[in-house]
Amino acid sequence: MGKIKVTNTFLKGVKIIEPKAFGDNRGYFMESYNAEELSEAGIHTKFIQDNQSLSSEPGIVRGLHYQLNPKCQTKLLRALTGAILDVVVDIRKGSPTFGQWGGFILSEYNHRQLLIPKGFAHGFCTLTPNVNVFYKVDEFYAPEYDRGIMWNDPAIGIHWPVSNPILSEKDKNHPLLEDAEMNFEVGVDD
Ligand SMILES: Cc1cn([C@H]2C[C@H](O)[C@@H](COP(=O)(O)OP(=O)(O)O[C@H]3O[C@H](C)C(=O)[C@H](O)[C@H]3O)O2)c(=O)[nH]c1=O
Repeated sequence: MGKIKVTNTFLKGVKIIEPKAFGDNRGYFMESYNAEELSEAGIHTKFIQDNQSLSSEPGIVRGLHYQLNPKCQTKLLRALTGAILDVVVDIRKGSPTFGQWGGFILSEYNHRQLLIPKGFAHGFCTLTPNVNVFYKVDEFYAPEYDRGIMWNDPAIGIHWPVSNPILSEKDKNHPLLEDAEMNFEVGVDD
């Protein structure tokens, strides 16, 4: 009880989670995931898959990605090593913040985690070398439902820390938001 701090953001459903780190002369210990603590904070998501990616250089952008309904994913994400600018874009039809983006610095130093609800496109830019990102999802990977939006869509206007990022071939060829396939409605309890 009381081992995590949960902070709401201006994007409904997107929350910053900060577990308490117990420091001592050796370093620190923290419970990086505790379902009961999250449940007491109103987060009842049942995560079923863990993901991890290594990005070796600063200036790598992965994203903007999402899975369509019925395979859309809630994500609980953190940087095990290094630091990232984590970016989410609200693509929930009817949301008052539709098309708006939020950026959050997650790092091995601030221990911050981001809860990203269904209906958000997600991406990040590495700020250091050797970035290991770890995240839990509540729906299995479903490539046939995997979709993307261009990282540099001017209609979204994300302030990335790089103008010429390292991208996968896939991330060079996503549609703009106005042409993207989306099937999300903002939930009544979001
Ligand atoms: C996401 C995923 C990928 N893969 C395979 C598919 C490819 O052969 C390989 C790399 O996939 P991709 O290039 O999509 O990886 P990222 O660019 O890191 O994509 C992820 O990064 C952004 C930031 C996200 O939020 C998504 O979780 C996810 O789309 O891993 C799997 O086997 N399972 C999976 O769950």
